[in-house]
Amino acid sequence: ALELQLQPFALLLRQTLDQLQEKDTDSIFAQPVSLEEVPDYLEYVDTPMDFSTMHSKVEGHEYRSFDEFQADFELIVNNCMTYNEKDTMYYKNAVKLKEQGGTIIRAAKKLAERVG
Ligand SMILES: CCOC(=O)c1ccc2c(c1)NC(=O)[C@@H](C)N2
Repeated sequence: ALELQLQPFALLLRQTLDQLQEKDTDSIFAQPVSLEEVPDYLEYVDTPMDFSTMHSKVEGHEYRSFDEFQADFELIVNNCMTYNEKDTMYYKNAVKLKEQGGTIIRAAKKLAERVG
């Protein structure tokens, strides 16, 4: 049935998200960037994204495909590399997450193709 079909997909996304978030050792991607702390953030970033928002979207079955899930992960990394200067800890962490996350995403995408 459709709901049984959907559960494995949600489970796969949840597990993938946990693996990605494990790489964010300073937890700088865990929550939305604070617009109080960073008042000009939306002048540079159109679509903020963070891991807590992605968790909500997984639980709300808002990802209709693996590509949509991957697009939000790439938003997290690319927003960070857009807003922060290269010589910041934030930017350096994003470069590392992009590399480590790419490996995780590639493996999960292959699994998703089997479930889907
Ligand atoms: C309490 C102060 O927090 C921040 O200024 C801050 C906290 C977290 C951040 C961030 C800024 N900027 C970013 O681009 C993303 C990656 N994370």
